[in-house]
Parts: sequence; C-alpha cells; structure tokens
Amino acid sequence: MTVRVCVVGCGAIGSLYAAHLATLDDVEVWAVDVSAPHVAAIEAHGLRVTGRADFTAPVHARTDAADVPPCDLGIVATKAAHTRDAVAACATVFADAAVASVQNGLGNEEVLAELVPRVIRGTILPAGAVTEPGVVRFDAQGDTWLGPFEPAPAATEEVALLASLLTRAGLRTHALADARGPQWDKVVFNSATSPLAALTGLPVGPVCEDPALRAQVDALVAEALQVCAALGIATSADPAALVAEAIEVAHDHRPSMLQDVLARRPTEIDWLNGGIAAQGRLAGVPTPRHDAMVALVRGLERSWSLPQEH
Ligand SMILES: NC(=O)C1=CN([C@@H]2O[C@H](COP(=O)(O)OP(=O)(O)OC[C@H]3O[C@@H](n4cnc5c(N)ncnc54)[C@H](OP(=O)(O)O)[C@@H]3O)[C@@H](O)[C@H]2O)C=CC1
Ligand SMILES: CC(C)(CO)C(=O)C(=O)O
Repeated sequence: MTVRVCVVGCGAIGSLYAAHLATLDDVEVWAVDVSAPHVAAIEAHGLRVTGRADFTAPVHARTDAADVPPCDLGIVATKAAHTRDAVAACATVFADAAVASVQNGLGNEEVLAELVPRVIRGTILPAGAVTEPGVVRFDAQGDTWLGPFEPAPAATEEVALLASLLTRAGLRTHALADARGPQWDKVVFNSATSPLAALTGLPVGPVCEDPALRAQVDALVAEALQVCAALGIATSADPAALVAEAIEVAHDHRPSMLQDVLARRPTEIDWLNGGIAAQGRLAGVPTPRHDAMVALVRGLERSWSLPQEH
C-alpha cells in the first residue's frame, strides 16, 4: 500500500523531510510551498539534498494546496507565524489525516488541533538551509520524536507509521506515548541559544564556546527549567548535554532564527522565549531573562522598518 504524505512549508526542514521520505518506494510525497521558484525547480528536477547526504528524490510540489490530493499523513514545517494560513489552505488535503508539526517552539500543535482531525507533536534535531531553488543543504543529523497531541491525538498506529517511514528513509525517529519531554528539551535549548545567535550573528558553536555568552545561555536554561519544574514537565535530556552535542554536530550551523534575521524575516521569538515566558506567567514563575530576549529580538525586527540613513 502506498502512503501519501503532504509536507506543508518546504523550506529547509520541509525539504529535508520530503526528500528523505521520497526515497521510499511505498511513499508518495507532495509538498506545498509559497516559493514559486523552489516549487518549479522541485517539479522540474526533483528535490536535491547536499551536505550530510547527497541525493535527489522525486517530490510533487505545488504552490496551491487545491492541486494536492487527500493525504494520509502531513508534516508541517513552515515558520510558526505561517502555520495557521498554510494549514487552513490544506483543509481538503488533511480532511482525514494525521498531521505532525516538526516546528520549533510552543503553540503550533494547538493551531493544528483547530484545523485538522488528528495531530502529532513533533520535535526534531536535523538542521539545514535551502541554498538555491530545489536544493537543501543538510547541515546536521539528529533524531526526531513524535507523539499524539491532546486534545486531538493521532492514533498510536499513525504515530508509529510516520516514525517507521522516517526511520527507514534515514531520519531516525522515535514514536512516544508522550512527546512533551523532548519538545521541552528542544524549546529550552533553542530559547537559550537562538536569540543569542540572532543578536550576535554567531553560529551555534561560537555562541556556546564564548565564556560570556555561555554564561547567558546557562542562565536562560536555568530560568526555563524553573518554568518546567513549576508546570510538572520532566525534560528528558540534560540541557548541558544538548549544548555539548550542538557544539559537536551543529558547530557552524546558523540557527533558523539567525537565518531569519539575516533575511530580515520575522523570527519565531514569540513561540520560543515568548512561549516560555507565557508558560512562566501561567505557573507564577518570573522569566526576566526570556522577557529580555523577546524585547531585544522584537526591537531588532522593528529596526528593519526604519528609514535607512546614509
Ligand atoms: N532550519 C533549521 O535548521 C531548523 C528549523 N527548525 C524549525 O523548523 C520550522 C521550519 O523552519 P525552516 O525550514 O528553517 O524555515 P524556512 O523558512 O526555510 O521554510 C519555511 C517555508 O515555508 C514557506 N511558507 C511560508 N508561508 C507558507 C504558506 N502559507 N504555505 C506554504 N508554505 C509557506 C516559506 O516560504 P517563504 O520563505 O517564501 O516565506 C518557506 O519556504 C521552524 O519552526 C524552525 O524553527 C527546526 C530545526 C532546525
Ligand atoms: C538546529 C537548531 C537546533 C540550531 O539551533 C535549530 O533548532 C534551529 O536552527 O532552529
């Protein structure tokens, strides 16, 4: 039986997941993205992966979700600000689908639950960047964790199916009954490193190796862990180990928040540090360091709309 999967948002991460799945004989992969040149290149030449892998895979790509058939599984990989519009446009594609978010931050699954029948909570470590239309560079390998998202959970079998397809395609994936631990591990890590990279222009490794910046990373981690503790969420990995792993496997990777700043696109700060701060308010835990990151990155975003002086 062929499983039909639709990837919504076929940028860096969507392209990595679409291309890997498209190497399987029993999976038909569709991708929806607003970038017409990228979609045209994928349709004409296939989706090419460079860097940590080197292959080209056949993916059906469209700019209009109305041209995509109903699918069994979905993977949402837009930036958080685009989740609602992108998934709403896929109403017929996902009319009877289990749909996973593989995005960073807090709050995307909640939006999916309003729009699709069954939702999968996803957390990923692979990293990359689109380098030209139709081409994605695979910067760092790493595991993926999936689990049903309450209150609109995908069936255990659907979570297991997507996990087994991704693992067979070369992206090792774990199907869990409760994937909140890995999600918070990643949110804590991203929130402690991505804004510092975005504000300094430094990739992950140099941020974590600079003693003064590392002190800020460690303080942001400690503050976020107080929120986790107050909410009763057990992070499953030691954040210090995640930082050490990032220095090892993603040393020169520019976090997606830095990629956004360099391209002058709105960042995901509200879903990362802003998400932790919001949860902190709910739990009665002050988060001044995360609030400061939100204020600084939002200020940077606002500076782009000022008139340029010479
Ligand atoms: N890049 C990385 O290494 C990692 C990223 N992540 C997370 O993965 C998620 C995706 O990030 P990333 O792949 O870097 O982002 P990208 O910006 O590379 O890709 C997102 C894609 O979605 C497209 N898009 C925007 N609006 C819509 C829409 N309405 N319908 C369909 N497509 C749309 C964008 O087009 P356009 O550019 O024209 O707006 C873009 O091609 C984020 O949550 C990020 O934090 C997680 C781990 C690593
Ligand atoms: C790969 C990683 C972990 C780097 O911070 C990431 O999540 C991102 O780029 O947003």
